[in-house]
Amino acid sequence: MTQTRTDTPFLDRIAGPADLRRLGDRELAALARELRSELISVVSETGGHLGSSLGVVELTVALHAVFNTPMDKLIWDVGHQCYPHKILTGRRDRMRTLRKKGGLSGFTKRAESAFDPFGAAHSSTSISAALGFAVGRDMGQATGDAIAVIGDGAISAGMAYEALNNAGAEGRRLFVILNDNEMSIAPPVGAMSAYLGRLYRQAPFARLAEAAESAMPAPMREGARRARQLVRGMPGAGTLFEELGFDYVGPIDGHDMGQLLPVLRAARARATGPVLIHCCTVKGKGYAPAEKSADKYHGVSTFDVTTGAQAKKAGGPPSYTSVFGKALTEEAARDPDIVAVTAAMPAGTGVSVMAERFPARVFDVGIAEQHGVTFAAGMAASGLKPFCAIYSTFLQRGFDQVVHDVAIQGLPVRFAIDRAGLVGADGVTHAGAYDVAYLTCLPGFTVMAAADEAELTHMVATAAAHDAGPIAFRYPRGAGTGVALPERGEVLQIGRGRVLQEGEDVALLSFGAQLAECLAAAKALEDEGLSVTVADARFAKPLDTGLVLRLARRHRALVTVEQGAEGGFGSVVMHALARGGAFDRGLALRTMCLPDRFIQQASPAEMYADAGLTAADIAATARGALGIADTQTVVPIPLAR
Ligand SMILES: Cc1ncc(C[n+]2csc(CCOP(=O)(O)OP(=O)(O)O)c2C)c(N)n1
Ligand SMILES: CC(=O)[C@@H](O)[C@H](O)COP(=O)(O)O
Ligand SMILES: [Mg+2]
Repeated sequence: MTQTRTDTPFLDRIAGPADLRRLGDRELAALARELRSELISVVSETGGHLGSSLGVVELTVALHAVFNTPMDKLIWDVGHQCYPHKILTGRRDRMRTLRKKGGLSGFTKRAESAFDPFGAAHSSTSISAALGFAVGRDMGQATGDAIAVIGDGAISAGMAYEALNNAGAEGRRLFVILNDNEMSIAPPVGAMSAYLGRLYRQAPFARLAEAAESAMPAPMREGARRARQLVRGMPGAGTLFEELGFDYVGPIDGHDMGQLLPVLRAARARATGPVLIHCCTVKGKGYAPAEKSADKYHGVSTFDVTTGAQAKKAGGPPSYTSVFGKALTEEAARDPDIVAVTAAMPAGTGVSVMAERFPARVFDVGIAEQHGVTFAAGMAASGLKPFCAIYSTFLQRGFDQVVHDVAIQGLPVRFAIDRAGLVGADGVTHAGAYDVAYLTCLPGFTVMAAADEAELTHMVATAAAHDAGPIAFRYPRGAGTGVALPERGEVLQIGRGRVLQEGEDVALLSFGAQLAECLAAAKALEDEGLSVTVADARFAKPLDTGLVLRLARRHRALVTVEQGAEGGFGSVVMHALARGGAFDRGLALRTMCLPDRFIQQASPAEMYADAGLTAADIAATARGALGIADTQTVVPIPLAR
């Protein structure tokens, strides 16, 4: 049942865009006001990407009013700004399930609605997808216009240039709405951002010329118009987008329905080729706290609408990210060759901590992971010690650069891989599931995983000291375990794991932060009379083969546990055991990793339960490996804190 409120009479009449298209222009403006108020109310209860959604309220209404969605394909880049779009496309009554288990995705998702023609979450994909739809239309597929809405941050990524380059050459009818709010997550960086700013500042002069022209007597006006077109047509006289084959319209005020509607209608009526409409908006528009601190309101927890105060988990252990930022800064204080690279996420990765102390040694390359990896490789080749801090999921964007520019050349780039494992509300698209699989297959790579924040501190020191080749260390999103932090990170012996407790029946060999679950499982098994070894591998590559073969020799069963997909740590162990003949002696091996399916959004604990990686699951797997009939139902085992 659609939730109706007394102050949203227009919104209450909108079951979908078809209803919206029956409204007059003034009513559409009123609808936008109601939509913004609804959005603030919803996100105050759910949390999520508030700022970017507030910035596209009018744009969303106007696009659905002018274009015939869902036949016309509206593709949101990143998709984090799609909450107004979801409210208007029949999902208003489910908005309070946003980003929750079984609820609406926080991004566009094909399976969720016909109005979501293309999934997103990783940035800069929308123009490529839109061109794909445009070619489909031109080849007779049942699809209409393609409209990509891309932000000033997302358009700075290489993939967006590739798409502009191709679309401009193809010359097909296609709409790109550049949503320019002069913000990425942090303030934008790069020459493109500066260029867009210049276009915006030149706009009044362009308007002045047009106004002067329209004030001229008719015979002169035509001449002036032709002259202006001539100048504009001169090589280099147009905008970058026009030089690439796009018609460029704008910049226009992306919050003014009086500009949006006529411009979109005219573009839709006249376009014969690719058109880029430059809309200037404000991230967080219409909600003062979000306008004032656009970076802090990019992604919000639940908040008080009146004050804007966001709910924060009081106290609790420091986040892995903050521990990394602090440890990196301390290493950088000791070694002037240490530099850091981030791809538009200085705060998210924690390199902002180092930037406060050493601003000249921290480089934000924008949303450009491919460039960021090879940029770091170049720095390493020069003799610097670069820490390339990129979330696991976003490092996927730079994988060829990791292979081709870093691994093959054996360059000592240090990869700080945050958000390893399952991340919670961002769901499938942001899971840090694959980095162990795709890094351990690369010769010469060193791959570590921190079991807790103390281990993370040691791994930062180990990476800082490691000049022999590329090295990566991974750690999960969110708060640490509360373990005491060392004064200073110790350099670990490369390829050496550690044994936390010795037993005889079964060995639990953990790689990464699921160690706490292994210890809890061991306790439960010991309460049943079993004798359990728990070890932390620390390294997936080079693997501590001696430790692995010893565990195999001394136990009836060996269980590996990791926060990653098949093909990672467990596979490395399996190869080592096979090479060492461990299976010839009848070892019972179980490798516990993410199942071969995408784990849908929920809390991280719910996601790991869905993935079968809880302490209870580990205990049950150990019993099975020992041939003990697992008569017990899988009872949750509390973690020792
Ligand atoms: C490949 C990739 N890298 C990083 C991110 C993280 N990220 C999400 S939104 C965002 C900023 C996007 O800025 P912009 O396109 O201007 O959109 P706005 O938030 O300003 O509406 C970033 C860096 C991502 N989603 N995808
Ligand atoms: C939309 C996007 O990709 C980012 O905003 C991402 O959601 C940030 O993730 P964290 O919240 O884990 O920093
Ligand atoms: Mg932006």
